[in-house]
Amino acid sequence: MKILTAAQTREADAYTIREEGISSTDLMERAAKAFTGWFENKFQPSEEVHVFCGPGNNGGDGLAAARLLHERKYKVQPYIVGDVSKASDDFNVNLKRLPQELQPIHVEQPSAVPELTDTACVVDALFGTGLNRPVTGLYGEVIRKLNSSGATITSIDIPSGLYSDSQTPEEGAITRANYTISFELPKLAFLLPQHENFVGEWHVVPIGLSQKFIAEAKSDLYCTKQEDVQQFLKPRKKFSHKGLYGHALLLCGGYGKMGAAVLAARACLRSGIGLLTVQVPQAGYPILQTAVPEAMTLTDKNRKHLSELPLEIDKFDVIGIGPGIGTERVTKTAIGQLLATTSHPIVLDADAINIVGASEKLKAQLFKKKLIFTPHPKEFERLVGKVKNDYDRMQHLREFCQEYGCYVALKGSHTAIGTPEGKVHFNTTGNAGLATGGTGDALTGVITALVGQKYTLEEACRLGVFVHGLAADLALQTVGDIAMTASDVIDHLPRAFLHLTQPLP
Ligand SMILES: NC(=O)C1=CN([C@@H]2O[C@H](COP(=O)(O)OP(=O)(O)OC[C@H]3O[C@@H](n4cnc5c(N)ncnc54)[C@H](OP(=O)(O)O)[C@@H]3O)[C@@H](O)[C@H]2O)[C@@H](O)CC1
Ligand SMILES: Nc1ncnc2c1ncn2[C@@H]1O[C@H](COP(=O)(O)OP(=O)(O)O)[C@@H](O)[C@H]1O
Ligand SMILES: [K+]
Repeated sequence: MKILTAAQTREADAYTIREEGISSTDLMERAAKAFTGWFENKFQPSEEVHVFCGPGNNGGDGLAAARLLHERKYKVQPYIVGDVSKASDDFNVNLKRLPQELQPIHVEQPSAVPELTDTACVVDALFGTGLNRPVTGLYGEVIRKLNSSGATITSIDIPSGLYSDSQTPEEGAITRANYTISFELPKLAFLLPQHENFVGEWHVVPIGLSQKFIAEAKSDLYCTKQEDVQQFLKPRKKFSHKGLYGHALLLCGGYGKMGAAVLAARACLRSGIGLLTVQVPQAGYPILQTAVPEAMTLTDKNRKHLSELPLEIDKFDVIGIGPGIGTERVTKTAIGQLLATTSHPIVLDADAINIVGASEKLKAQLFKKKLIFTPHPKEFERLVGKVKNDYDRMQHLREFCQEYGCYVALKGSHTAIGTPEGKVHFNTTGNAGLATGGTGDALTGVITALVGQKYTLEEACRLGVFVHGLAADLALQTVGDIAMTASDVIDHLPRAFLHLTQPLP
């Protein structure tokens, strides 16, 4: 699924209107219906609903929604904020459509906003994608009053004041929505952690925008949905054998962190790899052989740390390296040898990233390799330097992938996968139960397994991150997010793959 800019969204609206021969008021009515459809499922008609409308089409949506909710017996009070002498045409059409008994309150001073109790519902229709400067003055005051009211706020299309595809200037007020209901496609702003407290829980409702326009629109930003990964999921063949599903090598674990190797290995085996060899420091041998009997185990000559590569490194189809390895000098040397010798794809995680990030010499060896990095935000900064905000982080992600021709799965709530072409794919599965030690090690195992099975590096990243998050979403149903462990996530990988291959009702 593509992510469009605010400007492209306006073009999509205009294109749909032309192509379907409908009026812009008709499209607004569709948007308002889609919004109220969601609202009715969430809130009871007994709720008091206060709808705050700005001067543009977002305000028009608010007025239409106020009318539709009134028809469905909600107790609705519309408010028109500020000077609307230059309001949009569709705003004015919907103002006229308000029934007699639904008279709006004109807010010309912040004091005209009533004291709202915790039980009140606010619909925020002040500004949408037409926002063109930070919100200050009366509108800013109204937003601050709503934010501090304790009422449950639902924003139409986007929280008012939030820029949808660039950094919002500090002086601008932004609605802190509990829910955001957006039209047709998600907005980039929703996917960035810095906006969590403004966007709240977000949903996208369809309004029938032209699929042709969306398909042809130029964008480097995507959201990965289930149907996207199902398109490239490879079925298991009846007459196949383990040799066809790849032989992976995991270089993981260190003294006190052998669990990282166990988790990566278990996740790798649960993601379809044909054969798995794990090389661990000597101290890890009995642990691996006991905890993961399906994996073959090699030992390093070093008791505690990774210090050497297996002799026949070229027999492996893919190498996953990093979880639990530490940053000893001997380990750094081994990583240098790995980058210098193998032409096979490598998945680098955790301390493998920290080691590469700290060495310009190793960075110089990254070019023209088949590499996937899976950093969390701190590890990413060790690769690219300090970042200013989420937009800056995304820019660095694109530049790093383009410069080195590599893939980076930048982990987070919506893990962002950067590609050498400068594209970014945001993931849509997963939950805060994943915020616990070891889940990243499991992801390394999953992605390594998929590369071993000849998925392209892009497919392996997108499918791997998606299925890892899906496993966590399925685990949520049985263990919840507080108690979830990395092992729970791995234990739910089978159901997650089943869910993709044989969609459950
Ligand atoms: N197009 C369609 O058919 C459909 C559109 N839809 C809906 O329309 C929304 C987009 O509507 P929109 O383009 O009218 O812009 P909107 O966000 O209401 O704001 C523009 C107004 O705000 C003003 N203004 C801007 N910034 C300001 C500031 N900081 N402080 C103060 N004023 C500011 C600006 O005034 P000006 O810049 O001229 O002073 C102008 O009056 C979209 O999000 C969706 O909800 C759906 O119904 C589907 C069909
Ligand atoms: N709040 C969250 N919502 C969804 N996914 C999350 C959240 N927090 C962490 N994750 C996911 O959990 C994993 C954590 O990886 P990482 O930080 O490397 O952990 P570790 O090194 O302990 O294994 C990543 O896949 C990340 O995307
Ligand atoms: K809004």
